Amino acid sequence: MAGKRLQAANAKKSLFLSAMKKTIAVIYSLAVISAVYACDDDPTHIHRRAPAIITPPSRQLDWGDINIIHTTDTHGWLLGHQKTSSPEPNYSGTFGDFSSFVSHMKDIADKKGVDLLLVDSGDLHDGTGLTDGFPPGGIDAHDSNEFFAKLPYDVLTIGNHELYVYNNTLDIYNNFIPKFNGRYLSSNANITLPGTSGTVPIGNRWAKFKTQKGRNVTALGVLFDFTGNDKGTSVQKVEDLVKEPWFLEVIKEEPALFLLAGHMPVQKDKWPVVFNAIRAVHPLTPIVILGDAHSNFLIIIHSHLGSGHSHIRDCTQLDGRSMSLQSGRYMETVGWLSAKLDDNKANKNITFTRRYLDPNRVTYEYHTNLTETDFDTSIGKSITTGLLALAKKFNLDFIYGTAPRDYTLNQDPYPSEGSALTLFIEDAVPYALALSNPRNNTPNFIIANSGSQRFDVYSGPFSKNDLLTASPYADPFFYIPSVPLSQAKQVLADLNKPSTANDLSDYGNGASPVKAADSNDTLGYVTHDSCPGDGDDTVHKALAQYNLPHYISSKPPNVSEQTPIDLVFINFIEPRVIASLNSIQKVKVYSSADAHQYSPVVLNQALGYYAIGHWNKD
Ligand SMILES: Nc1ccn([C@@H]2O[C@H](COP(=O)(O)O)[C@@H](O)[C@H]2O)c(=O)n1
Repeated sequence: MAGKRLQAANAKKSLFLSAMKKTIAVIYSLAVISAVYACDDDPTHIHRRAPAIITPPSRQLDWGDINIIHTTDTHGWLLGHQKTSSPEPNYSGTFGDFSSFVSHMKDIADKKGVDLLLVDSGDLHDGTGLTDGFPPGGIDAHDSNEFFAKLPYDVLTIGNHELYVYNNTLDIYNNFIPKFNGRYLSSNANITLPGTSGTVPIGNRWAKFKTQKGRNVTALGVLFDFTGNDKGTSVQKVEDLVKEPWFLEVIKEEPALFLLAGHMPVQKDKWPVVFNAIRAVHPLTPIVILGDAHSNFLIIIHSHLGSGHSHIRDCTQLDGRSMSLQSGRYMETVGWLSAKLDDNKANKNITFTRRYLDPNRVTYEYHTNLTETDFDTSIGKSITTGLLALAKKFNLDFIYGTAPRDYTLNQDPYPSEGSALTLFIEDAVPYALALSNPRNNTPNFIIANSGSQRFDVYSGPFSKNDLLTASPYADPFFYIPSVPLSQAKQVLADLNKPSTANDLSDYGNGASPVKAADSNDTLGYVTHDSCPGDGDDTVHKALAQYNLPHYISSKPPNVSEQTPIDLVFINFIEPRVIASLNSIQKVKVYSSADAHQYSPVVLNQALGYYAIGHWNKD
């Protein structure tokens, strides 16, 4: 009966929504809204809007014997950040521009007679229209990964976002990893292939290779103790990985450098476990660790799992012959690390340097000593035009409405008018879930994990790409009926309870200190890490950063505390909601059988429906 009601509601709703979409399509045609775009009549011709003010780097890079360019958590930002609000232009380089940069840097390395490696630490999925805007039946990041694979990566490793959905993992196993000739590493992540029962490594467990200059490198690719992976994939705990006979065998031989790429923050996680295992055998061999940042929000989820806060750009040294670098996220940072090697005979510090580059053409041209006329390589240009063609194919310029102001995740407090989380949970979700919903007569209280929202919404045309950038996950909403309002509110409070000693970055602390800087500086990253000297390549004034709650909610309905309401939540957090409900009351033991689908509208549609309904007014 309930199923039939939902079907009828779905039919009504899809008629309503398709009528709305048609209206919008008339109001806006495929508008050109990006700072980089291709001609309609010549898709190979790249246009760029008048450049925003971009501050150049403060100084040249320090080169060593072995140098590394590092990317991580790219999450589909392959066309760079194309909005004009500060600090977005800092990150406006496309992956095509990055490819030209890497190619020129390799030439410079050749001329200097040194090595230059290119390494990625994972999380290619989930994050923009290029990854998530695929048509029905497509696979997340399948098309954008084709462009990623055009860069000469020496080592890559897997991130947790490659493991949320089995079909995505299978796609990278079949179509992406084979392009890297054994250099895509997953030392502790496995897949069960269709029609089989055992598990196999998703990529290679390790790689041993010789650099251009003949140095032996032993590389591993380690994922943190991730437990949110889909069925058909598995992640071995880091403590168990280092006891594996294959691991002990691989690290026996001494290379010139151990290169540990991994999807794990460089501070307060399990890197010391891997580091110590290697140090026990090789007390003096240089070890470079290239970790990942995660979004601010995974800190939140990790903190439930006993892991701690992570900076976005970060660096630490586990000893004087090692450096650990974490190169940001969303193509907002390109990491640089250099090391002057010695003969490994004495326990002297190695000279390491690290730098966090703002990925834009000004930075790239500065460090390659080139200009607008000679910077682009043909492969770089073809990557940019290919990405623009993909954006067109996915209709990413489709406009849902015009956002009246900027809404940010971290630069405005939550809740507030400028908070992207407030916009999402107090306005967009209640509006979108109420569209032709048979449960509309029952009051509801909606809970979401703040990590479900991943980026700011900027004022102006709100496109399909902007929607998927802010909110990429296609998670459904479920509900448990007849929960007294007081209990629903307690669930939220319980979910937001700090659960470990590490969990200190909680909501309620207000804005974290903003470093006073020269008022002429442009906004951007101002990094305080644990490595010597200044890491930021370009000097900026820091953006405000507010801490966020782990979980957020709609405004409570105006009913008495005992009124039974629908407790609505994103399906992704169902186990936590049910566990919490069971911990705060003892009248009933709830299970997932009590949770039902609330609406056919899914997470990554809510802001779109809201924009259609509210941001199209004159
Ligand atoms: N279907 C999903 C998958 C993940 N999330 C949340 O995304 C965050 C991932 O953080 P990273 O640092 O790894 O980028 C995390 O907060 C997950 O809970 C989700 O909401 N829905």
